[in-house]
Amino acid sequence: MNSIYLDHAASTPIHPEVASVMMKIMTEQYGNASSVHTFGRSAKRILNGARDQVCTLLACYPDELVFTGGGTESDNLALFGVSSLLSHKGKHIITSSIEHHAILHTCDQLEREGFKITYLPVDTTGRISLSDLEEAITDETILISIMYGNNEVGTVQPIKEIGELARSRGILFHVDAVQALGAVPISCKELAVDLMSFSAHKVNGPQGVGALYVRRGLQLNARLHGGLQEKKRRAGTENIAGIAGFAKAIEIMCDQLKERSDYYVLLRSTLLEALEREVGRDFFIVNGHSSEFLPHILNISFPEIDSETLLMSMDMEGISASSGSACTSGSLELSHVLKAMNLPEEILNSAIRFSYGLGNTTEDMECTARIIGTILQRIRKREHR
Ligand SMILES: Cc1ncc(COP(=O)(O)O)c(C=O)c1O
Repeated sequence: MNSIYLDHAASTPIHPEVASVMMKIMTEQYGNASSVHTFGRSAKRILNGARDQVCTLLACYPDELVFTGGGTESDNLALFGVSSLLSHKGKHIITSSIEHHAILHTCDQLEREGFKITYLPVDTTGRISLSDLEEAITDETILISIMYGNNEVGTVQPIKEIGELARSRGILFHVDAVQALGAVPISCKELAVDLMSFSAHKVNGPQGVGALYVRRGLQLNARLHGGLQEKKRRAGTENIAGIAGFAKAIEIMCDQLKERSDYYVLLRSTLLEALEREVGRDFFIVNGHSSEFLPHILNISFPEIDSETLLMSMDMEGISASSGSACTSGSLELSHVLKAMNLPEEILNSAIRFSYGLGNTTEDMECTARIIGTILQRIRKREHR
């Protein structure tokens, strides 16, 4: 039986070196970093070391990084933290219609609290337009939040240009970089970005750990209240093992970034070529941008079969992929991302997200294409009976 995991955009396997760092801390370093005794000081040293390491790798200062409980919490902290602080200046926020629900549902809540949200449209490749953004800005706009790369189709936004526009208009800019981390080089210093969200479990680190970059000098209202951790921006005992694991995962990822992304491009082209052979070029459509994409995410529609049926048939053959973001799959809801891209119904109904990473091989791609080919052949035969 095959066991091919092609859902790395949902979550990734822990890297063995990350697991070993975490295991050592969990079994030997159980102190609370806020305690002043030896065990506490030792935990604090590990925390500080991990923070320094992440900051060096992402090009920011240690006081600019807030460790959180994952990407969702980082997104919530950025949006609520800034909006509650700046509501006296204005109550308008700009985002895009293809953001992750961690942003969209947070915006729903902000709307209930009296904020006005503009959801920028995207073109058929999933990109926003800078002129739409410029037109949407008003004197009331306090924040722009646009994701780096999309989690369903992989399309990358013009982050540098958006940042420059936001800065020139004196508006804060938040970037959800949860899927981009590990796929493209990220330097907080070089991008004109004020806040940026990250998550450990997308880069072979543990689930339930993340970080929010907050540019130096920028105030942020906390969402969690309690102790004085994270410079009063996020109360709660730090997850020392998780944070150290996150730092190790980023270190490995930065070491191998170029070769990893080249390898993902190879996996992508292998899958596409094999599908051409096994399925036929006229029977699948690639969704997303043809050059501005995250190398580990490939979204394809097979109009002959609906996504749920194809995913189930693939699962029976040991191949795990998904029909969109993990939060919406299972609910049979059509992807809000593909809908916003204005794609025809048959493409929406039949889209599969393949996302690859640690452990995947070109043979996995060949095997996946072969199995999809066989499933589609079965359907074609049935229809011709
Ligand atoms: C773009 C994006 N933002 C935010 C999140 C949420 O991150 P987490 O699962 O760490 O809460 C995800 C997870 O799928 C994501 O893909």
